[in-house]
Amino acid sequence: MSQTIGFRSPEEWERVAKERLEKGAFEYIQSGAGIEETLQSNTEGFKQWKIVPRVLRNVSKVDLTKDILGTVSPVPFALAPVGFQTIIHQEGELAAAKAAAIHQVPYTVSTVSTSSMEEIAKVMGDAPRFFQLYWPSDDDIALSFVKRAEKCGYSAIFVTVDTPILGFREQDKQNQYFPLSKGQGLGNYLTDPVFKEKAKLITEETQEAIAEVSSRLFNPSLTWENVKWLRSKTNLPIVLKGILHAGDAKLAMDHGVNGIVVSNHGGRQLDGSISSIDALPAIVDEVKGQIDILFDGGIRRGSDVIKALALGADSVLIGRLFAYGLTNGQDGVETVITQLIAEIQSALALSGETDLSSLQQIEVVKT
Ligand SMILES: Cc1cc2nc3c(=O)[nH]c(=O)nc-3n(C[C@H](O)[C@H](O)[C@H](O)COP(=O)(O)O)c2cc1C
Ligand SMILES: O=C(O)C(=O)c1ccccc1
Repeated sequence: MSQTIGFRSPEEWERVAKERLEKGAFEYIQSGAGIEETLQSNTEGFKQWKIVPRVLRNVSKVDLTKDILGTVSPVPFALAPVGFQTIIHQEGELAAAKAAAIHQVPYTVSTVSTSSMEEIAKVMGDAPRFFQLYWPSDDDIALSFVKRAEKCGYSAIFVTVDTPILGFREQDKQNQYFPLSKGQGLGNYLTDPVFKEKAKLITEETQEAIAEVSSRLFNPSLTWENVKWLRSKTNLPIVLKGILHAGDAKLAMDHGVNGIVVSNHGGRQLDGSISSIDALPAIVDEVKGQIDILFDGGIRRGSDVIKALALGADSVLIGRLFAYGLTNGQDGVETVITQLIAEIQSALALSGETDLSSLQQIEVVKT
């Protein structure tokens, strides 16, 4: 699709989303847990880190390609797993995935997507994609999801480890808003033979399906033993999403995972937890380049991406930024992507670098 939308700042995108979406849906996307201390510190945190640019280094050509999880990516970012995208636009995941595919930006399918992972794969062709696993309370269903992802061309499994239970989200409680209760986000479950057998879904009754999914959605009993088990079951790269402690980064490496996402789930899980950008340096020190480090939380502009990469992340995920763009469907997400690429190119050149390989030599200091 050709883009028809002009320049819009991230704040403008958020304003458009607020205007277009019903209150419950907008606040579900925008809000964080508790008093939103962590949500705020993700964006505020970026403002405390400052780039110390270098000059006179011939930056007439810049190259954003980056090796990530074994494949060359044209840009150092991917779309984060965001569940229930049909609350934003009727085409939901299909619109966002098509936009990502056009730009070869990896798209991460959430377990709680309204379209199934197969339907999404189909509209993406050969474009890069990852599958995010909310490990259900039943290992057989978890494995079935992973095997399906292998079959339809997903090139990594992101296991979200910061959500053994759902964070305490005051706004959603006040609004009594939970997308699953509205029948959104069921795509992967209703198409899963193992889930269907276990849940003994007899009729097409949605309320019954919602209840069965809700009771199996998360698994608070997960431990590192489960990671070891999954490692023995798949050859796909495994990425643990939601690491904030260097000790957990070390354990991740000990358990043979291929990458981690330094993330606090966009401030939606433990309020009061450290901002993502402040958590990054200690983890980079621990990992020492042995596995890939992805990063998310609070990225709104190209300079945020440069800061995270200069501090040692290999790539980043964007969440709300593209979610707000999705209010304009595929076109909106494409606009967000092209604008972010242009901003990263600009911030890279103005920092005094032309590619991402030596970016860690650019100084980023905490003020
Ligand atoms: C509306 C919404 C839904 C999300 N759904 C998921 C999900 O299904 N799985 C997951 O691992 N993370 C989920 N996340 C977290 C994002 O993957 C990501 O960690 C976070 O949005 C990054 O912060 P940012 O929004 O500031 O970029 C969700 C975030 C939002 C805003
Ligand atoms: O909203 C979220 O952040 C999220 O990850 C989620 C996933 C499943 C159910 C509810 C929320």
